[in-house]
Amino acid sequence: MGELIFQPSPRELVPNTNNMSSVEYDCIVIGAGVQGSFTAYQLAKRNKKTLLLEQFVLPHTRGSSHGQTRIIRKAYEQDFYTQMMDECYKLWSQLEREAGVTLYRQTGLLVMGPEHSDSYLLYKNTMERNNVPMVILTPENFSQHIPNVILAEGDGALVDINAGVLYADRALKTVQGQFQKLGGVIRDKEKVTDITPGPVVTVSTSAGVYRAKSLVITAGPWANKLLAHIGLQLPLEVQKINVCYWKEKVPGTYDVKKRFPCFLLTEGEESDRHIYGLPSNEYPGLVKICYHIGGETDPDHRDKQTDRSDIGILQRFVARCFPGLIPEPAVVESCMYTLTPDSHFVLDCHPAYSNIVFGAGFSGHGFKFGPIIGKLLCELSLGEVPSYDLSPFRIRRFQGNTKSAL
Ligand SMILES: Cc1cc2nc3c(=O)[nH]c(=O)nc-3n(C[C@H](O)[C@H](O)[C@H](O)COP(=O)(O)OP(=O)(O)OC[C@H]3O[C@@H](n4cnc5c(N)ncnc54)[C@H](O)[C@@H]3O)c2cc1C
Ligand SMILES: O=C(O)[C@@H]1CCCC=N1
Repeated sequence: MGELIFQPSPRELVPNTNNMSSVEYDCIVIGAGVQGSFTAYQLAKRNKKTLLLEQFVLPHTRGSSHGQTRIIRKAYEQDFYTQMMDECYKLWSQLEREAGVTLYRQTGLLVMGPEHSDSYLLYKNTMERNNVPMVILTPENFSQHIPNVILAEGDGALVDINAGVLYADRALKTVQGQFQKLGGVIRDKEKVTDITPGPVVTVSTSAGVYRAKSLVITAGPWANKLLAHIGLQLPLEVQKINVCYWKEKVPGTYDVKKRFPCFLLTEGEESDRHIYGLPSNEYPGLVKICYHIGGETDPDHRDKQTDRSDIGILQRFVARCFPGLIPEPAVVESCMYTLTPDSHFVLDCHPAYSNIVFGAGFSGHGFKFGPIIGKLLCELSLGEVPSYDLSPFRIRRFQGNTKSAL
């Protein structure tokens, strides 16, 4: 597949005007997950008349942003993520102050991986280069700092000191509330069914028709279903993730209150390396430990995907490295990832309609970036130069596997 091509069909230029709202918005945002909610909030902060549309009744558990906790960290393999997190931490605490709520709890993040492997060294070097506060643990002092975890033979370990837990559900409620306080309008239980591009974009939903100068699409796992209306298809794969919680043999052993850290294993060839976890928090006595790869799914039929092949891998890991946990998941919940081929986000404008922008493919690590994604999508939708270099996130990197239909 070569260049992006866009040829509007005549049907698209004739919006259905039944139930047309007389209000013209500055911007419509589709999808009230973390990315759409922060984008709407940023737009409202800039005094833009903004409408946030959501297909489900809020709050809901059918996308990617639900659940009580997410990891926040600066530890990354790539400089550009580590550097974006600088401002992102500031924006999270600004939101906490504005709304008078706590959204972040510092626990640290333990990074473990074969000491001389490419991935482990990338984390270590990126953190050193960017002066991220960290502590390197040796096999000798590891258990003194991190009791009740077994460091695998040959593994290195470091701690990203300022990493921690974000309270996800609370964050979503907070940012949506602040958006409304700024005069923003949220319409939930309104599924977008059609989009008509133009200098004024027309958006049809299950309940009405709305118009705006610009449109932002942040539809999570449904991104390609929405983008199909404007002739774009991205190389995205939606996966269902089994969110597993494991019971402590002695309650409190791995508790957030004791500052037990979040952790992740760096990547490697072995299948049992795609594992990460958070301290016990939302369900007292239960630690969240998940596998970073799931079975492919259609977001409208998530629960038909029943692959549990990851559970065996997790059980072996828990039995080997977390002696204080019962190696049988006590609770299994569901969430979805939307993956790009390189696991980097998509932040871009439509190649033919510069007033339609989209954020997609957050590849299972986008929550912590919500405030900065919101700022960047807001800037793109206003036609401004974005605050960060977006080249790692542009769709032109997919040329060769970006389908353009219509
Ligand atoms: C198990 C799990 C663990 C994770 N852990 C971390 C972590 O520790 N740290 C981290 O930073 N990130 C983490 N992530 C990733 C992070 O949660 C996601 O990247 C982020 O939530 C994606 O948000 P989103 O707004 O793009 O998508 P969503 O939250 O899915 O939002 C999209 C919204 O669009 C709506 N929508 C779709 N189609 C339509 C339509 N036609 N009309 C109206 N509305 C529509 C959907 O209903 C949905 O509400 C994790 C994800 C999962 C699943
Ligand atoms: O984004 C994160 O921090 C987590 C942990 C690693 C895998 C995915 N999400």
